[in-house]
Amino acid sequence: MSQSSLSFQIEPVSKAQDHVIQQKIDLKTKPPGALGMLESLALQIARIQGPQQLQIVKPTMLVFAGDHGIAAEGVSIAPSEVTHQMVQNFAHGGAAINVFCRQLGFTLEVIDCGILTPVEGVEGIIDQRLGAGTGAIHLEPAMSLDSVDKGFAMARELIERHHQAGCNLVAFGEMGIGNTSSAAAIMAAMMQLEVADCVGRGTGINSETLARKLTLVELALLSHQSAMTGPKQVLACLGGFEIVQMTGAMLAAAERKMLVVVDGFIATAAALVAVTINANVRDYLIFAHRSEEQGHQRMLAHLQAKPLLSLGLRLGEGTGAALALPLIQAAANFYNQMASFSDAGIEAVV
Ligand SMILES: Cc1cc2ncn([C@H]3O[C@H](COP(=O)(O)O)[C@@H](O)[C@H]3O)c2cc1C
Ligand SMILES: O=C(O)c1cccnc1
Repeated sequence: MSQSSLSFQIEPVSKAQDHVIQQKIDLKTKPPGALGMLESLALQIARIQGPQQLQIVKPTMLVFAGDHGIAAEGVSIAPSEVTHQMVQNFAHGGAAINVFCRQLGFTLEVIDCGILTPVEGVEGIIDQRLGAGTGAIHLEPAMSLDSVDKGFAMARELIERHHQAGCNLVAFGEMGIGNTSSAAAIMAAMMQLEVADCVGRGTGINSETLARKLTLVELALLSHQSAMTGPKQVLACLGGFEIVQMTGAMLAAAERKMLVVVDGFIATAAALVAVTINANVRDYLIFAHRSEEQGHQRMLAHLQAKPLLSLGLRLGEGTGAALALPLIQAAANFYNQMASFSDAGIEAVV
């Protein structure tokens, strides 16, 4: 394994200017604290960007797609072929994430990290394939350690390209039938929890399918127990290709001091691994929403994350992250544009 891809140089944010930032927020023409979570969001962004003007430039939604061997066991409402079909749908602009990105002016990029068969003849799907679906995790490792490394390296290049283009906010979404099984397994391994606390209904499976999913994820954890000696090994054992690349891309984006917007259960599992690899990444993470997936709340609590939205979403694709963008922009805008009490000639309410 090349060390370069596992070592991420992420600067923790400085809190040295917190008093300046907080004073700027408190002197806006509103009762102290009245903008609630937008105030803590502005503080987070100002710690990253400095206390002057906050900027959200070329916000970009990255949707990472990959297939999962475990899906052949019927752990989802849909077969693996639907991953390919949905990637095609993304390319044609017909998925929920396309609609929201169009509405909000969010650039959307779709990355094939290793779906079963690549989508041919359409523009705009980025080829970062690590294989044709992962190994079935209840039977074998999802992938080799080498693939994890390769995934990190490609993810870093992807982020570098967006950084070079001036983008300073990337949001993380995913597509991959069966990936809530992989994410739940990662959650159980990383947080040392019972599988039953981590596995949920994903796309909306019935109780019989849920019982099968639980058994298979338990089997996966048991069979890889001794091999999971660190976060990279957990990724190799439990997958998937899109989760690996999301993890690498989150770390690379934090290295570049970009804002990292995390979508639902699967993206949060990637964030969990990223934080274990380098705890400094946490300063750059903005958690968009709390999904309906069983286990998401617990993962968020573990990461001390207060998500911006709770809309009962359980879709993935980055939909929650897209919907949170206007709130992030609103946080930057109130910080930049609101009058202070002295600007407005109003007696300070402090
Ligand atoms: C038509 C369709 C569109 C989707 N878009 C996102 N997902 C979501 O569901 C999958 C995870 O749930 P599970 O582990 O139960 O398969 C992922 O692809 C996720 O992005 C979809 C699922 C389906 C069926
Ligand atoms: O929380 C999510 O992101 C999610 C939940 C169910 C299915 N797909 C994604």
